[in-house]
Formats: sequence, structure tokens, C-alpha cells
Amino acid sequence: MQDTLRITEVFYSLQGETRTAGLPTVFVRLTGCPLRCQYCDSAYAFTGGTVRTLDSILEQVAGFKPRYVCVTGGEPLAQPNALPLLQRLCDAGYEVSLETSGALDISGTDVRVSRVVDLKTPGSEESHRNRYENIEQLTRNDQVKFVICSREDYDWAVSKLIQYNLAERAGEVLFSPSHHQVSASDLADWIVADNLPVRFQLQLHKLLWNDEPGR
Ligand SMILES: C[S@@+](CC[C@H](N)C(=O)[O-])C[C@H]1O[C@@H](n2cnc3c(N)ncnc32)[C@H](O)[C@@H]1O
Ligand SMILES: Nc1nc2[nH]cc(C(=O)O)c2c(=O)[nH]1
Ligand code: SF4
Ligand SMILES: [Mg+2]
Repeated sequence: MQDTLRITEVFYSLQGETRTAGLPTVFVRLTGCPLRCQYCDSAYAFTGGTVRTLDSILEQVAGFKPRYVCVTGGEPLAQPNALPLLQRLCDAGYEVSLETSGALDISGTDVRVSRVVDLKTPGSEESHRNRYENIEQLTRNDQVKFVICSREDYDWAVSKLIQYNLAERAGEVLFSPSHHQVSASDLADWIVADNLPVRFQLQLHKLLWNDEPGR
């Protein structure tokens, strides 16, 4: 029996988020997530999916001839075979990123992977799941993300930024508005007013394609 993963979709699009936003990227979306963030835009990946071998996933990715590959979900790290998938994608020469909730241990991932660790804010209703031990693992190749639902979430994110010295520890700190839950321009204004060392983000794929699955 070969190594398998449960997969919701594999698609080629423009990266909508993170430090590679705007660059053509293959997405591998793994099925299943132990969290239930109130804003989740990927709830269609909680169930269903297809069990596939690593070989078949690698072969499909190669068909797009990408430079960038993003492993997302669902929660990728909830499936043990996410780790060999990440390693094999790196071995194949792609620049690999991993989107993770930060609720599971990130320490087993290949060092070549840029881990995008979402620190869940109180407004997500899943902040009790944050695994703060992950912060010690972060390197300059990694990214930390806050999805902000309100001014209270913003203030919370600033307190974590300072408490854990995140701007020094990670290569990027990303502040993104929760889609339609906080004014994007208000969030931008708060960041400028506070002179924060963070990168403001909008989800480009929602502006371009209104959140269609597979984009
Ligand atoms: C769908 S999750 C999959 C990976 C992982 N489960 C996680 O939460 O990071 C990918 C990213 O989309 C973000 N996201 C989900 N719903 C969103 C929304 N409504 N607005 C903004 N970002 C959202 C998540 O916070 C996360 O950073
Ligand atoms: N275009 C595009 N960029 C993305 N970046 C992260 C995504 C995700 O769902 O994790 C995503 C997505 O679903 N689509
Ligand atoms: S952890 Fe990620 S996939 Fe899971 S519910 Fe939250 S945003 Fe959605
Ligand atoms: Mg998405």
C-alpha cells in the first residue's frame, strides 16, 4: 500500500495571499480540519475528497510546470502524510509553502518549506487551539498571519506581535481582514497609524474571482 492523502482539489491559479501573492502557484488542498473558524472560506474541504497516492499528486502538480506550490486545506498537518508530500515537493525543486492553522505541531516539516502559520484571533472563535510552542520553531523562511475580524482582534494581534517579537522571528508578519467582517481600509489605516512592521494583505483571488472554488 502506497502513501496516500485525502485531497479536495489540485488547481493552478494566482497566489492570493502571503509573500508570494500574485505569483502563479499550484494549490494542493487537503481534506479535513479539526477547527471550525467562524469565517472559514474553505468549509467545502472539511469532508469528502479523494484518497490519492503521493505519486499521483506529484504527477498532477508536475503537469502544470509550476515554480510555486502551496499546500493548504482544510488543515494539511492533520494528515500524517502531509510531511512526505512537502518533502517530495521540495525535492522536485518547487518553492513550497504550507498554510496551517498553527493548532498542530509544525516541527516535522521540511526546512525548505515556508510555513504560513495563522495565529487564530479571538474573533475566529478558535483561538484556544493556538499551539504557542510553534512560535519557537519559526525561522525567517516562515510567515505568521493574523486574520482580523474586528478592532479588538487588531489590538490582540498587536499584543502578540510585541509579546513574541514576531517581526524579528519570522520573515513576514501578515495582517489580513476577515472577508467582509472588518473594513479593509480601516485595518490599513490602523497599521499605518501604529507604524507596524507588518504586511497588509487582501485575498487577491476574492477580488479577481469572487471566491469561486478552484481559483
Ligand atoms: C482556508 S485556511 C487553510 C489552512 C489552515 N487551515 C489555516 O487556517 O491556516 C487558509 C487561510 O485562509 C484564511 N481564511 C479563511 N477564511 C477566511 C476569510 N473569510 N477571510 C480571510 N481569510 C480567511 C485562513 O485564516 C488561513 O490563513
Ligand atoms: N488563489 C488562491 N490563493 C490562495 N492562497 C491561499 C489559499 C487557501 O485557500 O489557502 C488560496 C486560494 O484558495 N486561492
Ligand atoms: S483552521 Fe483553516 S480550514 Fe480549518 S476552519 Fe479554520 S480557516 Fe478553515
Ligand atoms: Mg482560500
